[in-house]
Formats: sequence, structure tokens, C-alpha cells
Amino acid sequence: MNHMSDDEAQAAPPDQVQQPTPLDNEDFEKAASSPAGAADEASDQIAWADPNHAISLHNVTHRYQGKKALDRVSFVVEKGALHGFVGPNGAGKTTSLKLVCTLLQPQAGRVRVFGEDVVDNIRKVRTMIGFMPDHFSTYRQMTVNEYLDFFAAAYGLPPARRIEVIEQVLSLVDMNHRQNDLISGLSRGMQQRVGLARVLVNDPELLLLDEPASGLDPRARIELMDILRALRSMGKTIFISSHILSELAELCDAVTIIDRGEIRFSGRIGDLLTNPQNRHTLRFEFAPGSADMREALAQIEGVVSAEKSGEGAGYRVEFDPARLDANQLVVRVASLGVPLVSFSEDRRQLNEAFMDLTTAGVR
Ligand SMILES: Nc1ncnc2c1ncn2[C@@H]1O[C@H](COP(=O)(O)OP(=O)(O)OP(=O)(O)O)[C@@H](O)[C@H]1O
Repeated sequence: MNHMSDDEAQAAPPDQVQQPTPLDNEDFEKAASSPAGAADEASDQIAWADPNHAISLHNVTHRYQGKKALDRVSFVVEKGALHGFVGPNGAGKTTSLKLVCTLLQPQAGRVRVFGEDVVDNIRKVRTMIGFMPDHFSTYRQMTVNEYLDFFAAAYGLPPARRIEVIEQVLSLVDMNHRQNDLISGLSRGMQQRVGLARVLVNDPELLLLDEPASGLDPRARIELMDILRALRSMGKTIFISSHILSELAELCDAVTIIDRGEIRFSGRIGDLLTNPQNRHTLRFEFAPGSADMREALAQIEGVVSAEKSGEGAGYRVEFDPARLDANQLVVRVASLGVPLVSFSEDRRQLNEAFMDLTTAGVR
């Protein structure tokens, strides 16, 4: 996502916010007639304006020069969550982030941060958020210390307090030892840590991170994820965007998937992975080197199909719940006389889920 420069992403005064363009009649009609439409706003107010929702987008539509970037988008991010925001190129991630950051105003619908409307309470919202764009577009010739001091001053911290805060935020991202280095001389991973330190300068409750792991090597990626977990354990809410669902699966509690301006899924990762169609399928893994078990499994009363799964001695076993429940199936499989290593619910692979929910091609 590169529509927003680093300097643009900082505390832009309200008069620099892109003003909304009125929507056409079609948009208003759809918004009003949708189940979560503007007409329902009053009745839904309590839920959508809940301060325990760090972010809520309710029926938000946004267009650029007539072209729809977001189409009646609604989702919430719970306070204290590490929440992923995933979608292919052009899906609408940056546009959504710009709305939450107060750099854009919604043309239809409501965007709230901890229950505060981003249009009505723009200044309050800005004190609660920290936005990290995906690249350093400027400031590369500053030292780490100068860079952080610049932002701390912009937030109005007095000089003595700035020294203290810079020490604290650099220690959170383990970068105190690079305080006097030029940003341009730092690795991508270290630049990302400095970017995070900058976002923490005003101690925001909500961190908005745009593709923070892109371009990082595996080690830097793991270290960054550890820092994010530590920040979450300090009570921060973290909303993190990525193109790659599997990258966020280990880290996040919940995920929102967006494609072509529409929300395809928003909820707990576990719910995304549990395929309703696979509720009656279990995966069994026998000891390595075991004989082919397909026939033995298929002969169990109530088993509909038994297929090999993966390279080793794994099998997907589908059963008819009217004739057999999962416990009975496990007992029967365990008594086949071949050592059973594990059994589990058959869960969809993340990438498979992502591909199912999104469409091919770049917008
Ligand atoms: N300033 C703009 N002017 C015109 N069209 C825009 C502008 N910003 C975004 N768009 C268009 O709006 C749609 C959504 O873009 P957005 O940047 O929000 O998606 P994204 O999910 O962040 O994509 P990426 O991951 O590629 O950055 C795209 O079709 C994009 O081309």
C-alpha cells in the first residue's frame, strides 16, 4: 500500500483531510436498503458505537473519481486484539486505514475509534491512534534520535520528556544501541522497528500497521511479531494489514478479509479455518510406515469416504453423523490394530480459505 506518504500519514491537521465527495443516488439507495444500512443506524447505534470496539466501520462506502473502492463495508476490531486485515492488491485496505486514521472522510457510513466518530471527534481520535505506513518516504537522512525527537516535539512533548520517551520506545523495540545511526543506513527490519518506535511516541491505544512485515527476512519478521505480541500484552490494540493470510495466522486473534472493496470474512481465525462442509471429517495420522489404511477405514460402519492426506500415513475420513459420531469413529479407528499417532478436526488450509474468499486479478 503506497498511496500515503510517511509525512502525509502523520498528524495532518483537519483542514488537510480529503473531504468526502457526495455519493450518487444508487449508493444512497443501496445504503438505505441494505440490512446494515443507514436506516438502521439509530437502532444499531449502541453496538457500533461501543467503546470496546477499537475500530468499527459501519456500512462505509468510498469512491475515487466515481470508482468504488469500498462498498458498504462493515466490521469491528475488538479492544486489545491483534487483528489482521488481509486482501489482494487494490482490495481497499489502504482506503480503510486512511478512513480510520482520519486522513479521509467516509462518503457514506460511519467510522469509529473506541466509539468516537472519526469525523465528529477528529482530534480525540488522533490522540488514540498511531499509524505506521509501509515505507519511509522521507527522513532517511535523519538519525534515529533526530527522527523520534521530531515526532515527539510534534506531539508537544517538552525536551526533557522527549529524551525519556525516546529511551522508552527504543527499548521497547530493542534499538537503543542504534540511536545515533542514520535511518538510511539501517536494514529494512531495523527501519520497521524505528517506524514502530515512532508510532509509540504518543502512547496510542490503537496501532495501525500497514504491511509491517513486507520485505523483511524471516528472522526480522519473527522478531517483529515478538515485538507486536509484547505490545499487545501491554494492552495495545493492533490492526495489521498484509497481502498474506498465513503470515498473520500465528499472530492474530481475528482477521478481516477484504476483496474488491467488500468484506468477505471478519471474525476469529479459528472460525475461518473450520469449514462447515468439513464438520463431519476427521484427519487421522498412523505411525510412519504403516500399511495402506484406506480399505480398513472405509469398511467402518458409517464412514462415507477415506482418502490419503499429505505425504505420510495421514487420512481424511468423512463420516455420516446420522450413523456415527466423532467419538465412536475415533474409538473404532484406534481399535484397528495399527498405532495411531494423532487425530484432529479437518481444518482448511489458510491459503485455501483465502483463495476461496478472494477473486483473481489486480484492480
Ligand atoms: N487516491 C486514489 N485515487 C484513485 N483511485 C485510488 C486512490 N487510492 C486508491 N485507489 C483505488 O481504490 C482501490 C482500492 O485501493 P487501496 O489502495 O485502498 O487498496 P489496497 O488493498 O491497499 O491495495 P494494495 O495492497 O495494492 O496497496 C484500488 O482500485 C485503487 O486503484
